[in-house]
Amino acid sequence: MWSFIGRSITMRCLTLPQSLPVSLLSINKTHVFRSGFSYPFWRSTVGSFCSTSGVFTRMGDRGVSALQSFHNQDSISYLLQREAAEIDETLMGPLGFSVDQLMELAGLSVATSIAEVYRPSEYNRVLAICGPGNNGGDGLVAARHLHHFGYKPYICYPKRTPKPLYTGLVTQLESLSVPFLSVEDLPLDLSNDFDILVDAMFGFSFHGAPRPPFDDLIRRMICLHNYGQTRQKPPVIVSIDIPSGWHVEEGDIDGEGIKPDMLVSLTAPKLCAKKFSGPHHFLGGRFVPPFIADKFKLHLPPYPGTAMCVRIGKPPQIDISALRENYISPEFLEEYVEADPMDQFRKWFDDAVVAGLKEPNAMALSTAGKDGKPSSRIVLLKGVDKDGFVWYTNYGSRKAHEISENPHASLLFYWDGLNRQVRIEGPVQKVSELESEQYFHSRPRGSQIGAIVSKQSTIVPGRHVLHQEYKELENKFSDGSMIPKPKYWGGYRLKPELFEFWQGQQSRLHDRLQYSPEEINGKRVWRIDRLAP
Ligand SMILES: NC(=O)C1=CN([C@@H]2O[C@H](COP(=O)(O)OP(=O)(O)OC[C@H]3O[C@@H](n4cnc5c(N)ncnc54)[C@H](OP(=O)(O)O)[C@@H]3O)[C@@H](O)[C@H]2O)[C@H](O)CC1
Ligand SMILES: Cc1cc2nc3c(=O)[nH]c(=O)nc-3n(C[C@H](O)[C@H](O)[C@H](O)COP(=O)(O)O)c2cc1C
Ligand SMILES: Cc1ncc(COP(=O)(O)O)c(C=O)c1O
Ligand SMILES: [K+]
Repeated sequence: MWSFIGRSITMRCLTLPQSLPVSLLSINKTHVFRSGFSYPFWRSTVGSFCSTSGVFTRMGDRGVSALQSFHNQDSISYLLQREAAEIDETLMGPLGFSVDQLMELAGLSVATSIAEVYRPSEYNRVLAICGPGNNGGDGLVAARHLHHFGYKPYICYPKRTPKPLYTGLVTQLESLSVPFLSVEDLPLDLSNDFDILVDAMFGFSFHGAPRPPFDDLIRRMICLHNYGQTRQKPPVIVSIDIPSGWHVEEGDIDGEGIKPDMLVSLTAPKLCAKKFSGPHHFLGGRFVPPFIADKFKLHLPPYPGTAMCVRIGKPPQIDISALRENYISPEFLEEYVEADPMDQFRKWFDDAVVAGLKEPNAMALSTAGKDGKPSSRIVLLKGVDKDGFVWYTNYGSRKAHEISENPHASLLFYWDGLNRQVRIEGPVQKVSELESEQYFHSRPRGSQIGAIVSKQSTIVPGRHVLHQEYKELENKFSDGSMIPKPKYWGGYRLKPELFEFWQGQQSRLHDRLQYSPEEINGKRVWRIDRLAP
């Protein structure tokens, strides 16, 4: 028996800055949102949103409550120029950080933010225009990471600082054969040669009017806004911390400054970021210790999972009709598949586990009662063996009613990061009471009580009713005694009669291999057919 019984599925919890208000601290369950290039919306990972390769698109976890809260820009802290400088001094003074460290983390945040939105297959050529201060240093670091992420960076670094930190960053880039271009080398019109312009000219220490050669470089960026729809799409502009030329607090005062497509604020957004109206506002600099958060009363979104950046601000407007992926996968051929579809399923399931997909055992279960009208929902696969696929649920639920009227169902797995789908169809039976009992008691006690409380699919007058009953049962069983499985809760097993394994391929010419049973010389075997995509 190949089973998930006894395996614990860890629920990830958000780590929240101490200064978050109570309303945010009440988050106790995270949901995952998928964020990809195609969903550049806080599923970003909160769904992240996207991965860089097109083959593996993974998002992190994001809290739904946090998500709602941080879509409202007013709930985020914005820093004055003086505060930003003071935070830097505190980090690099009493808190023991070095500028090298902070710059490395800042530059990495910028590179990962870019990779979440602009994939290297489409936006490959990156020009980082670096200024004389730390903002320029962030640009150099970001360019190095982007090189390793598969982009082709170029650097324009006209006013170099002779300090070892900066000369070291230049040497590192040179060792990667990243080209350095002088201002004179750069085309006057930046629209044809680059896909991304990283604006790393000035950060929070900018003051006055830009001096040469940055005044001219900023003008060249501004010119790009006039391309509109008339020519091929201009490069996108990604500003680090401050759109260069903007007043750190007032923003784009005369409205004639650069209009970045992406702003990556570091540590916390500066006041000018309130005026940022581009589609992608990210926060980076995942190093703020509680001391700083408390002292400066910072209210910042939690970073999802292990991400170095998090999307803030309003979600970008997206054209749903234009959302699509071009699947690039290894060929899926008859010659190499398992003769037994159960073995093939296990192989693909293991791949999904190894790829780190979240809840690879989540499957859509479709049923239809005697009226023939289908209904679908997600359930978790809890075991699979030669007899079939097992899940647990409430025997009074809608799905249970439909199964009682028509004991046939279909299961569907979609393993996004692998461009794979598996369809399974067949008759359904309840598992034995003993099997249900065993599984029920392997669940966390909270879920056991939850199963008793929930008369699944019936109408409830309000969530307080469920919580009240939950509390009462929690008290009743607080002595650790066994929580009896209710009669109305248990498992089902689908015995597969048809399988289809789908592997996404380019130009929608996917591989589809269907397994159906047939008899050869009185022996039941699985026949494999290729279906048109
Ligand atoms: N805590 C963090 O998140 C960290 C952020 N980092 C990044 O550092 C910058 C701030 O860096 P800083 O070196 O203090 O300042 P700038 O990069 O903004 O630039 C200062 C240099 O720019 C010159 N400057 C200023 N105004 C002008 C102008 N109008 N024209 C031309 N040049 C100008 C200035 O020269 P001055 O002679 O005028 O003083 C400096 O040479 C922050 O925004 C983040 O991006 C750190 O990397 C890590 C910690
Ligand atoms: C990821 C995920 C896993 C779920 N797993 C189960 C499950 O294993 N069993 C279950 O009864 N409901 C599960 N649900 C809830 C179902 O989708 C559904 O809301 C519930 O079973 C009621 O469906 P019904 O009214 O069609 O019977 C899950 C939902 C999600 C999103
Ligand atoms: C209503 C319901 N029942 C059962 C399950 C499966 O839970 P477990 O993994 O604890 O069996 C889920 C999972 O989301 C669920 O939402
Ligand atoms: K900048």
